[in-house]
Amino acid sequence: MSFLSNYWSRWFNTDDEARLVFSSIIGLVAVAWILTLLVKKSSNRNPPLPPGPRGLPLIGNLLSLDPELHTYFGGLAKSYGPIYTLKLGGKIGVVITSPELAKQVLKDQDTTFANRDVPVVGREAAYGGVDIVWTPYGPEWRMLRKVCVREMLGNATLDSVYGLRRRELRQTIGYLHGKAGTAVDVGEQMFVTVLNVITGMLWGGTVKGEERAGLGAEFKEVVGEMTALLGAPNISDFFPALERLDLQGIQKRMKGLAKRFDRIFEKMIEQRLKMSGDHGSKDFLQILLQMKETHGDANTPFTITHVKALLMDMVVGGTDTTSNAVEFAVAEIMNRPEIMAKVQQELDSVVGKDNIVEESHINKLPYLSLVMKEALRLHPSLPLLVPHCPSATSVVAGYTIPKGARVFVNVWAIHRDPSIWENPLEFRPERFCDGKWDYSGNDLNYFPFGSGRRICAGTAMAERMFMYSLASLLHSFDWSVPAGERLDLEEKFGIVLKKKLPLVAVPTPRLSHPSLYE
Ligand code: HEM
Repeated sequence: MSFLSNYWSRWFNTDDEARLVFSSIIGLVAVAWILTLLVKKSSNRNPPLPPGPRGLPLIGNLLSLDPELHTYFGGLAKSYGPIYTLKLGGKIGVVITSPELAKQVLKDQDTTFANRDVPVVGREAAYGGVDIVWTPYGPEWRMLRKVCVREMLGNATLDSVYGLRRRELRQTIGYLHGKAGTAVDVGEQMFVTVLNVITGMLWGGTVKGEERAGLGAEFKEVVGEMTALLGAPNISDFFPALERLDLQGIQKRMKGLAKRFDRIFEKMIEQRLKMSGDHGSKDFLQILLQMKETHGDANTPFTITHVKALLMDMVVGGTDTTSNAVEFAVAEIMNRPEIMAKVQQELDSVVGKDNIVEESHINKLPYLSLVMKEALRLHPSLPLLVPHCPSATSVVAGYTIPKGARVFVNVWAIHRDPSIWENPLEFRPERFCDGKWDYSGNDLNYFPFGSGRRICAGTAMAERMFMYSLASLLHSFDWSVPAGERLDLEEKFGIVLKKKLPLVAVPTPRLSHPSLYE
């Protein structure tokens, strides 16, 4: 037993917390065991639940969960097949690990499964869960998604704010030029670039100079912690009766993080409300505030809470996802000098060494786009997507998936399935040469942005930022590992996947003139 409580303690801050939870659970086990015997129903009318590992009464499989959920789930699929059940306390978890079954869930039965089982921390982070990510499928979700795509994430708006992306990326390149020959944290620089672009679109905010690195590091830490908490198993989700106790302290930590962002949002909203009259082109916050005044769609009210929740979605959903993906890509390319050479050759022939990369070059860089696809295959930013949840009891592959189950689609494992991908662990952009796979989510062998109604709302923006950033980084500099260090490619699980160790690398300018870095 002490082994189990030690094992479990990995999810807690202290051993005392772990012991308290562990003994409460053991106490409840006895009660549950008796109840299970009493309430055992003859439920032969429905098909069975998917198979799965045997668990303990009441707590089910909770004790055996590994923090690296994506690899752990991938391993279980080898024993239990492409659909299996995990008993997570009072909740049923179902893990899907094949393109055929992912299609059944995300396409064929999309309207049923396009819902979320909102975790306690999701509610805490997003003002009760009234944002795009956590709102159930329905008119409110449609309205929120429509306004974001129309006013911020669609191609027309993205075209109109290219100047913003350009300014931020040029600033990053200039900053890196100033650091030439010294080690820099690539992920942190990418994070602050994406953050500045997003906050620039939201309310015109931007940070410059040395403050960039400092603020970037702080925001990165907050967003990183938020996404880690969103991915961590929380007792309160599995035993709602225990939610009040917040045994792991996860809810309290998320509340603190969300508060930090809320203060910034409040300040920005206050400033915008003070601005009167028309100041030319509007930023996203102004559009949202105006929408609030006109009460949104005819039947769906749009409140200040929605405004803040959407700001949170854009900041949390857009930053880490994009910057971690670029960081993985740079690391993989550094690990394969022949790929680096090919990318730089393409850039030199399309852009030239006497010129700087513009976003308009992106469509002329076919090899770089294969690199992006391959990076998102090997390290999909959301390895288990955002878990889905059926709004009604459904049948998938002849098994029952009860209403309210938490459905994990393991896109990470599908992207590494050797029956689909030759040498799946090898970083080989050429595998995408035949143009068979794109980001539309139509082919469930490859869907880094998800598929169906809940597909990523920011795909167009992510694609532009990823390609433009990667092209600029590799065109402007050669990259090397600092002396005495080794390149690490390991992953760390969170709802957003990240590098286990940050990529620290040394940039060496490679363009013809210092003015190209200004
Ligand atoms: C490389 C970058 C990115 C990747 C790989 C990515 C991937 C994903 C995935 C897999 C989902 C979940 C789909 C599902 O639940 O089935 C998602 C949802 C979402 N993403 Fe992204 N994303 C990226 C960047 C962005 C950006 C830049 C934004 C916005 C600024 C964004 C906004 C959202 C939103 C709002 C959702 C929730 C959609 C919904 O529930 O309806 N993402 N993303």
